[in-house]
Amino acid sequence: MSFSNKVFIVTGSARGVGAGIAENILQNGGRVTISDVLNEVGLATTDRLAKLYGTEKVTFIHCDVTNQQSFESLWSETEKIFGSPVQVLVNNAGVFHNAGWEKCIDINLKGLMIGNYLALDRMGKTKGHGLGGQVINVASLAGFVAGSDAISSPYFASKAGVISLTKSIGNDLTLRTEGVRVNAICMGYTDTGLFNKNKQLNDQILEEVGGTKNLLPVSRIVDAFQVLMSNGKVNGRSLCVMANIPMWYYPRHDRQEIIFWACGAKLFKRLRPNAMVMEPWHQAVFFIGFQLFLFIALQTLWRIFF
Ligand SMILES: NC(=O)C1=CN([C@@H]2O[C@H](COP(=O)(O)OP(=O)(O)OC[C@H]3O[C@@H](n4cnc5c(N)ncnc54)[C@H](O)[C@@H]3O)[C@@H](O)[C@H]2O)C=CC1
Ligand SMILES: CCCCC/C=C\C=C\C(=O)C/C=C\C/C=C\CCCC(=O)O
Repeated sequence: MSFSNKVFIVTGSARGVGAGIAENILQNGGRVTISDVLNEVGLATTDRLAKLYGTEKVTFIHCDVTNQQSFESLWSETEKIFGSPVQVLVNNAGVFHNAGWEKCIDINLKGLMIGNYLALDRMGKTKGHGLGGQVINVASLAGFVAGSDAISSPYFASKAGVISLTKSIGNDLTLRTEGVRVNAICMGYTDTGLFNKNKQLNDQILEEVGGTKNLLPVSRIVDAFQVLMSNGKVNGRSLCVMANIPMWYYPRHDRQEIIFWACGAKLFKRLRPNAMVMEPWHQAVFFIGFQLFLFIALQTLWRIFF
């Protein structure tokens, strides 16, 4: 996909996934601001990319995503340097729980919210340049599953928050009124510094929780970024990326799931009118019963019509 001089901001892009996405933007003719709290690493990455793709295409700006002012000046500086409005924000900056739970929530969730609201303000039709644009939030499969212990729970919770935020901000009304689409990338374990910092420990944990041994290469996350950039319709979606299988979109309307379980509870009320709660094993019976019902109904229809 050609980005023909489009201006992008990628947060936390001094290294890892963010640096991979920034390079892909340049390879496709876009312009990008690399931003991070790591000045030295950020400048080194920017130098390397500037030599390959041109100094006018890439710049580095220090930004701590947890700081509103810092984010605002990242945006304004980017537009000043490139002389064009920003059209895509990739909220990629993140830390694992070993940074401390408050920092983890601050960077992964609060920082990302600052980015999302700023993007609506600056790119939207109501207050911003009005051209609209895209926000891509880097979440994780961790946002859908349970963590393995209390210590890692802030990381899992922060990513669940990102997925929820993406679903809610990326709605039809925002798209109509602001012209901004918001989607998320949810990948499994990926081969970057964040993962490899405690590789021995992480491999051991992965062994225990039975996680995949196949780390995703950064190039797969870059592919996911390309998929979201080239699909002009998706909004409020989470694109899931796992090793060795095609990417897939997590269903957008979780409401259907609530309706399904509420129907189960209604049926349960008929069987046990005085029960206060439908226990998980009741739910399991309902689920299996529902599958059996579907199977028999389909078989009967098949016999009638064929
Ligand atoms: N590596 C993995 O297994 C997975 C990573 N992710 C997510 O992908 C994103 C990128 O992670 P990686 O590239 O793996 O890690 P990384 O550690 O290589 O890159 C993260 C970058 O964010 C920067 N950063 C941290 N705090 C910041 C702040 N306050 N303001 C601005 N930048 C800040 C770091 O300096 C670093 O350069 C993160 O959001 C992470 O949660 C999601 C799933 C799996
Ligand atoms: C177990 C600790 C490893 C530390 C790795 C560092 C960063 C990891 C970041 C993540 O976001 C983890 C991503 C996904 C976890 C959730 C489910 C994975 C299920 C699929 C699989 O087995 O790969």
